[in-house]
Amino acid sequence: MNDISSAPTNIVIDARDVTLTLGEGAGAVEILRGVSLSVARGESVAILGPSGSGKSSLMAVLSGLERANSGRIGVAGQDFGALDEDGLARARRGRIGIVLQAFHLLPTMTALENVSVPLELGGVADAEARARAELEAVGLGHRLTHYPSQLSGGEQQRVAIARATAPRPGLLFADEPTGNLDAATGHEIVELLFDRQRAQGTTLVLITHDTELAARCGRIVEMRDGQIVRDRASEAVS
Ligand SMILES: Nc1ncnc2c1ncn2[C@@H]1O[C@H](COP(=O)(O)OP(=O)(O)OP(=O)(O)O)[C@@H](O)[C@H]1O
Repeated sequence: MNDISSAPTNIVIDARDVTLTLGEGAGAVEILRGVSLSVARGESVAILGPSGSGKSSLMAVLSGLERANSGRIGVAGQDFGALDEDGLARARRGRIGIVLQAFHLLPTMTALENVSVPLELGGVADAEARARAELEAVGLGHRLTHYPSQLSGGEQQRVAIARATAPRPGLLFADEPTGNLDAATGHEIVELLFDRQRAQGTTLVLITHDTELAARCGRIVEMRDGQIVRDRASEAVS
C-alpha cells in the first residue's frame, strides 16, 4: 500500500518538492524550499552546504525524524507521508542507520551493550555475537567492556558507527561525523564509514560543510538556503 510504485527498485531515496517549515505564525521559518532528490542503492552522496543551509533538516525528513509540510518522501519503497508515527518508527528500524556529530552513546552501558541492546530490542536473535563482530570490524574488539567515558572521541564514534551499521541498514546517514574529532581521527572515521559502506553495500548520505570530505563521495549535492543548487558526480572512486 505504501509502495512508491513509480520508483524503480534500485532507488533508495525518492524525494519530490519537499518543503519544511518550523515554528509558527510570525516565527515560522521556511527551512526546506522545494527539495527533490533521488538516490540509487549503493551510492555515496555528500550533502554539502554552509551552516544553516538546511542539510540536517533534509536528513531529518529523509530519515523520518521530522515530517515534511509538503512534497513526497519515498525511502526504500515506503511513502513516509502515508505512515503514522509508529509506522515511521517501524520503517526506520533496522533499515536506516544514523551517525551524528555527538556520539550519543548511553553512558551506563559498555561499548558492547551500546551496540547489542538496540539489536536485542529490534528482535535480532544473535544480537551479542553480531555486536561483537561489528565492534571488531570497526577496530574495537579490545574495548568491548569499556564504558563511553573510558573511550577516546574517535573510539566513541567507532562505537556509534558499529551501533548504526550492526542492524545492516540499507541506508546510512552521517551528519558531520567528524565534527567533534581532530583531523587525523576524523580521517580514520571517514575511512571507516566508506569501508563499512563498501562491505555492506549500504547507501551512504554524508552531511558535511567540508568540501574535501564531500569529494570522497561519488556524488555531491550542494545546498543553499533550503534548496539544492548543484548536484554533480565527484571524481571520487568509492
Ligand atoms: N526547530 C527549529 N525552529 C526554527 N528554525 C529552525 C529549527 N531547526 C532549525 N532551524 C533553522 O533552519 C535552518 C537550517 O538548519 P539546519 O540545521 O538544517 O542547517 P545545516 O545546514 O545542517 O546547518 P549546520 O551545518 O550549522 O548544522 C537554520 O536557519 C536553522 O536556524
